[in-house]
Amino acid sequence: MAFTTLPSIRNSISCPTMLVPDMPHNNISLRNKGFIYKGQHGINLRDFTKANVASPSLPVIAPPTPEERKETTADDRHHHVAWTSIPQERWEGELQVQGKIPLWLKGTYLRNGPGMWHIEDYNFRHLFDGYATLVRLGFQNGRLVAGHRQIESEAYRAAKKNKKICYREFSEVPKAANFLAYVGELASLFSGASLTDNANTGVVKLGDGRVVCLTETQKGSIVINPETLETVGKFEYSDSLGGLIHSAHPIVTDNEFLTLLPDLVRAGYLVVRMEPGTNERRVIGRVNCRGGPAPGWVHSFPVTEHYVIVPEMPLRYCAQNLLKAEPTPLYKFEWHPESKAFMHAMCKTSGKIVASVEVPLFVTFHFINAYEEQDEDGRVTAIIADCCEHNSDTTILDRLRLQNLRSFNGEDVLPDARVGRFRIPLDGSPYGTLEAALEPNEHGRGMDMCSINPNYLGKKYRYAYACGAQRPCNFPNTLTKLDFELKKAKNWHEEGAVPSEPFFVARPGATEEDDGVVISIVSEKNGEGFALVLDGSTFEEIARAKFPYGLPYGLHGCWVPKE
Ligand SMILES: CC(=O)/C=C/C=C(C)/C=C/C1=C(C)CCCC1(C)C
Ligand SMILES: CC(/C=C/C=O)=C\C=C\C=O
Ligand SMILES: [Fe+2]
Repeated sequence: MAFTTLPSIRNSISCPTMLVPDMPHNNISLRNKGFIYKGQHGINLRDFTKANVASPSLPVIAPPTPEERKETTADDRHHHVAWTSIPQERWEGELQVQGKIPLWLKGTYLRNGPGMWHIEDYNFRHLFDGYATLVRLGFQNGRLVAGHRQIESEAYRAAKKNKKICYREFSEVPKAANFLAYVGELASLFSGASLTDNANTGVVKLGDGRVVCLTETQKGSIVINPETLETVGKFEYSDSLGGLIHSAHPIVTDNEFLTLLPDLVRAGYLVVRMEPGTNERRVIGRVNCRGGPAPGWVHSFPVTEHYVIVPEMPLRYCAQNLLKAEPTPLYKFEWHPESKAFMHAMCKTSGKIVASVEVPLFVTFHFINAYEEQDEDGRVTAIIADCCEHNSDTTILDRLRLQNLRSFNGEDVLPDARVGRFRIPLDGSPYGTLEAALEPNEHGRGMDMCSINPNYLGKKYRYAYACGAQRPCNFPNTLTKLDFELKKAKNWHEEGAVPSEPFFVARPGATEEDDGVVISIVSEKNGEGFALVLDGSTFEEIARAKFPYGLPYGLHGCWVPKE
């Protein structure tokens, strides 16, 4: 297995494209190394750390003091904690549990997300720009040890060292010192050298046990240690497929890693597969775009048991926007309704395209699941693919600007979204359909950040978990359990709270689809926060555990079971 260890934090890090003075390392927040912290609930963490944490020598680091929280950045003071930068690099300790965590829940929930949105006095613009913050909830014997840690990407280390952004983030572009530097930067954009490796979107456990944090850039694939949250090194793809970007959400099972590599030169996508224990992606097949001028954004895609579904969304990558120093209204993308929207289905084994249909225009970040629809004789007649669909309106990207997230004044400004259900016929008809899978008012017309029981991946399923809305709001603020059979949703909500993606963990040995728990991390209005465990079936709270400090919002998670 090939990982490259990242150079030590003490090594010199400079911006890739600009000449900058070599400033001393800005070690702002690693405090109290080796200090044994007595938690606010009076638990002696020394005993717990020795007994339960895989790396017994790991120091327990004190949570931020109220003063430190205030000091995050001058601008952050009155923001909801969900949109406030994490004030220190790491923390770990035991949380006091209210309620009962099932004894079968043994393992680690990891959540990744952009948790630091400033460097020095400079505040980032967009939710997706933040440097990656990993959060860990370790469950064992009904107890819960938690922690968070910054991912030591090159982009993060360079920014800290040089006290400015040094790589191209989602919306932020490093400021070129002069014209020559600007020309150099354009050159480095084509080589990928100036693109970020800030792995802030998700985290996956590969079939071979390696845990990898991911984002939209291929170089932003970073191996971490799920116990200590330490950055182990870059995940280097050993093939020669090239390309700079990929889907932020590969489909990962014990047997494979499937992903899409958009081709910005000859508009299309490579569908690739990587075996556990290797770093080599092999091409299954290629889909040529039917619209243009560039491939549609593929933040995620779904699979069925036999097919990989390649969405071709009219929100397309835009080479010109990549070159711009200032963000455009749709960032690195452009909305091309005239280019139409398509769904393609490729056979996982042969790479043959079995369907390529035009569908109504759509906007989605996240596919929920897909499955093959059969007739009475068991013949596959169509593919059903579900996604969190933003009513083919791109406004949601702008709503996720930090200024918008931080300025909620009671106005109901979250654009409507629904569960969009595609039907892709396999009989050669040229059109597919897209309809709401249930009445969107069931979940307050907010819909994103979804999970399912992973045992139902690619199969006919009944339940999904997602964030919905209790209006008025400016961001999804509920957890919702969707029942596609009854076309009903059950919602969890607490006033002013921002819960992150509800993540389903199945009970080992379960036979019912919703037999398990749903984990989320909630950022509260008063600046505090807690880990929440709901029963997957009743969707009632079974446990919560307060963090000693509120956490910023996070995106996607994964489960690392303890054998
Ligand atoms: C956090 C999240 O969901 C999305 C993050 C997206 C990123 C970091 C996108 C980065 C990109 C560039 C820096 C240039 C190339 C295009 C693109 C992949 C959008
Ligand atoms: C948080 C989000 C959308 C919320 C919309 O209501 C999208 C996140 C995308 C990246 O993972
Ligand atoms: Fe995502």
